[in-house]
Amino acid sequence: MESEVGPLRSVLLHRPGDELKRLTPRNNDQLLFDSIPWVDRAQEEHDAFAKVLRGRGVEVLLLTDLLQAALEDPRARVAGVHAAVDNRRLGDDLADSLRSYLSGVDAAVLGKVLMSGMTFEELPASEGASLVRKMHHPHDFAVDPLPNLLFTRDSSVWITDRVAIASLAMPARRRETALLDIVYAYHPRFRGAVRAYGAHSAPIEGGDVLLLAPGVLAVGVGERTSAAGAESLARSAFADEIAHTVLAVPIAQNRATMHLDTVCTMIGRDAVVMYPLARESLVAYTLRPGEDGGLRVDGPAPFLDAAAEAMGIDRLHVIDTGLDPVTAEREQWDDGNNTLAVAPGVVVGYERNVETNARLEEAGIEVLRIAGSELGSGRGGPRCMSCPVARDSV
Ligand SMILES: NC(=O)NCCC[C@H](N)C(=O)O
Repeated sequence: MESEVGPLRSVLLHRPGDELKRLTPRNNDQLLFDSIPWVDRAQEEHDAFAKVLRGRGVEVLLLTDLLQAALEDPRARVAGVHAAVDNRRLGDDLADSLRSYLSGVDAAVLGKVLMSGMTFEELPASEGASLVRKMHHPHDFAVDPLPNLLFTRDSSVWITDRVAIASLAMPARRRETALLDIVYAYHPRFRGAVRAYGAHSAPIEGGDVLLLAPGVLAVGVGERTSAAGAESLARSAFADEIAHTVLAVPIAQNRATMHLDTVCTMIGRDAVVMYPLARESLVAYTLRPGEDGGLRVDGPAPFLDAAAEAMGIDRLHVIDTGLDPVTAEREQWDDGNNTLAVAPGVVVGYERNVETNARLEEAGIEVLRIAGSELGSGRGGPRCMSCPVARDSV
């Protein structure tokens, strides 16, 4: 895969499940949700999203199915148990007994524990007194749930024919990458998939990575991806010869702009939809391979200029959402800029972003609208909820 907009062939989604039922008003901030989703409705909205994609000929792969199939491999099972059990939280005794319980359950149960977590009251009964068990509230998590699995964009990224497992910044999301690692290592479909980047390197999240053109990446640097992450992704992409230019783009360090794809996504080969304030202010540092295996860093320059130059085009067109500042801010918060292209000029967007969608259509873009009242409670739109695995060239 070398673009954001080539006809989408295959995509990885996660249909939200019981992990969302773990969210309460006491833990939702820490688990990175802004409210408590109505789970059945979120599933209906997600099914509709998947249906729109299938309707456009896209193969939809669901993370739960892939993980369960991968966990049939005994080596994956060992990795799964390892990923679920944290000695630092449980103490050695309880950790040992949970490990031996999970080693005996089937792939479906292990997959469920890995995604939805486990409370202390759900732990298998065991004889002997554990101070840890006694001192925890029954509803505390012995294994944390992963409600943000829904946002498959962030945990892994395909660049050409390589897959990079991200290095997630927020504690609530870090364990997601262990699940992706198991899928890519042990699911027969991905046997032989070559890796890019290293999962334990500096923070990189997929929502910050845009494939602007073949060989050209833009990487947001802000609340999630660090400058060190952008630099080491560039180094590794140059070494693997999957990119020749990386633009490091500083973005404001706050929740509304947690990833670059919250303010800018590609909708055509040379066009983006962009939050008006970002249009004026975004800049980029240009990274290219330097002498003796080093990096050359130029800039900063205005993002749109640096991008056009790196992409070898005259101009990167911006769909000027033309909104008044308050509407623009509301629709940016509701992921109006977070569209998923299924082909050049055809994008999936949340229906609620009425003004942004209208402007996209005025510019000749087809907008496939989906409902997101519940899905959006985790602050992510169609791009965040999808990890393209294969696209045709544009
Ligand atoms: N690419 C994206 O912008 N992903 C959205 C992630 C939302 C999730 N609740 C998070 O805070 O990480």
